[in-house]
Amino acid sequence: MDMTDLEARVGAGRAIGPVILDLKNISLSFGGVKALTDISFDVKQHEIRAIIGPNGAGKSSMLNVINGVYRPQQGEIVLRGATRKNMDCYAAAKAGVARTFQNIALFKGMTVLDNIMTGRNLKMKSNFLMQALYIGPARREEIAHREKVEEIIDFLEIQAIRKTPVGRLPYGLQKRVELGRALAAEPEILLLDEPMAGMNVEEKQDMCRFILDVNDQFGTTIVLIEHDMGVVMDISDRVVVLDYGKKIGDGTPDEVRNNQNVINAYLGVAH
Ligand SMILES: Nc1ncnc2c1ncn2[C@@H]1O[C@H](COP(=O)(O)OP(=O)(O)OP(=O)(O)O)[C@@H](O)[C@H]1O
Repeated sequence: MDMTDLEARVGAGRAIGPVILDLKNISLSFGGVKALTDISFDVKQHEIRAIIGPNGAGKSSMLNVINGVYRPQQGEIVLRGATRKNMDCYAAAKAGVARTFQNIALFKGMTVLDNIMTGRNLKMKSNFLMQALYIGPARREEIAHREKVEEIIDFLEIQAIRKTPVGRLPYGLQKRVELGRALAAEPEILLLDEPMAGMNVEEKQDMCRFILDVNDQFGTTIVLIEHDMGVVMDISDRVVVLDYGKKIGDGTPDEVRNNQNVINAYLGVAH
């Protein structure tokens, strides 16, 4: 798939739904460092929403607020109508939010299959003892989970490496496995922190295709941070731009591209 196909697909009349995640006036600081100042933006069901901005702009902090790693000092998070002052990681996972990380966070010594299986943890109902003894419901459950994991492995076209320890794989494939682990949770909202960082052109195109396919085939809403501007503009429905922890732009790729504040931030014009 080349970039022209991607552009055509984004414009192909996908059904974007109502707002499912609404961030309202979020402020977060670490001691004296203001990571986020009064940030508001929303995410609609089924859209691909990008967060961009120069280094240190607050992008990862924003994802960490959404999935409950960081607790903002001010603001509200409205997830499918439920308003919270902050999320916690467990509540976020239960509510269908999954994420990948900027630096790959996989179990390097474990196989691809087992790493993706760890993404099913929250879905497992049988208790530890039953699982250890591998009896009754635990056995049936394990089989059902394995089937789901195999589906994901087929979807991501990584059948050939399913038994390979993750640490032996090239970086691009490790990123794909990390996506697989997040998908194993069957998320409604998927947060991707620089899914294409460190990849070559071919790996980036593959990852783009998988992100678009996840969005299309599973109906997953996607919030992503990405530095590659070409990729962001090609695959996103809407883009929010942060700079020094403040929101300086929000809109379609075209609107953002033509926003003078955004242009200045990227050209490094003094504030
Ligand atoms: N846990 C933390 N403790 C202290 N300061 C932090 C912490 N996390 C982030 N910050 C600070 O908050 C600001 C925003 O950082 P953040 O990592 O969110 O930016 P970013 O846009 O994701 O940057 P990059 O593109 O470099 O990953 C930075 O000044 C950073 O140093």
